[in-house]
Amino acid sequence: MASIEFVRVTKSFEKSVVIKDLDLKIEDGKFTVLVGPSGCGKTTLLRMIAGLDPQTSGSVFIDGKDVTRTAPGQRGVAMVFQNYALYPTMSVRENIEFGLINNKVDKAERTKLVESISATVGLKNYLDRKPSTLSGGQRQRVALARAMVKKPSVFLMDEPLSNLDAKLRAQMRLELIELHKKLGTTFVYVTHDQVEAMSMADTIVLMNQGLIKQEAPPEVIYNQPNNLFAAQFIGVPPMNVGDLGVDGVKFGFRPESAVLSNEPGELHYSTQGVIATREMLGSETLYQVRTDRDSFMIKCIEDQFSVDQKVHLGVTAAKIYFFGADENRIGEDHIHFRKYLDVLRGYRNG
Ligand SMILES: Nc1ncnc2c1ncn2[C@@H]1O[C@H](COP(=O)(O)OP(=O)(O)OP(=O)(O)O)[C@@H](O)[C@H]1O
Repeated sequence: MASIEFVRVTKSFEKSVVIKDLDLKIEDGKFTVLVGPSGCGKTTLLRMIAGLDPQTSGSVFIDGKDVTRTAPGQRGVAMVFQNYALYPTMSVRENIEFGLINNKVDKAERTKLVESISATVGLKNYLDRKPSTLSGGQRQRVALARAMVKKPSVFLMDEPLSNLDAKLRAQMRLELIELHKKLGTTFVYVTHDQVEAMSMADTIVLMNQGLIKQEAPPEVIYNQPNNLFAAQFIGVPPMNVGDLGVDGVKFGFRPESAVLSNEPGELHYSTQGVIATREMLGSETLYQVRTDRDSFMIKCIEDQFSVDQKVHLGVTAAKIYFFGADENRIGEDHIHFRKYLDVLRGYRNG
């Protein structure tokens, strides 16, 4: 197990600065997920930990040791890639064993390790097969086993589930959570998929354009987003946002926080609109409601409205967020918070 720390790390490729002055501490033994849109610098961070692409300036520490001059193979980290990077001509056993042979581990010890690790990831019956005869999920497990066999103190995973179909991805998410619990090793996992981040992370590091926008457990990012970017990146559909019309402030509420009804309600923010679209998803229905000024996505348990129907929409004060002109969230202790709530109460159309 090991902690990881970035201290004032900058990474440039030729003239373009991809990561600038980044400070980040990744806790020992935790499942940390780096999440953010394509190109925000997640893989770059991971490769700096692995030593595959060193930082331009600043320091990276693994377990308190500055690893700037430590070769990738000496860092105690193992990386699992999106494309699995398996050797196609080797059997599953040979793929898993490969690193051990390189490290001159004797045959008896190798056999013991391969047997125990393949049992952990459910590959015991596939050891003599070639990767091409395995399903995507099984190949992913071989890649994991190959990383595990090195007994690293840190696992680095770069979008390891992105080649799997939705059902298998959901299953592998659970398997990774279990695996992390079993191994107790530091996991650093890169994804652009906020569902993966929410479901697996102890801590989410949310990035955009080379900067950390928020670093917190999933429930904290969801319930107390620090800024508009966090509010709209985490959550499906994203938080609804509208202009308050004062001080450049925006108000927001989650799709499941609004109540739709046929009659006007008494909730703090009340407006009316028309159902523009309806998506019946089984256990819930998503409605797009168009008001005079905005278009909101609303998630309902009951499927009781149809397209073109007029509806009243209400949100209680406790479920409303405000964001300043700088896009940072305005907390309840802010001097103008009550004023903004009052403005929103008067902001009814019809
Ligand atoms: N070897 C390279 N040379 C030049 N630019 C690079 C190189 N590697 C990455 N970049 C640039 O650095 C930025 C961050 O890339 P990175 O791969 O870290 O993003 P990411 O968040 O992992 O994206 P994705 O989710 O698409 O994999 C991008 O703008 C990318 O074009």
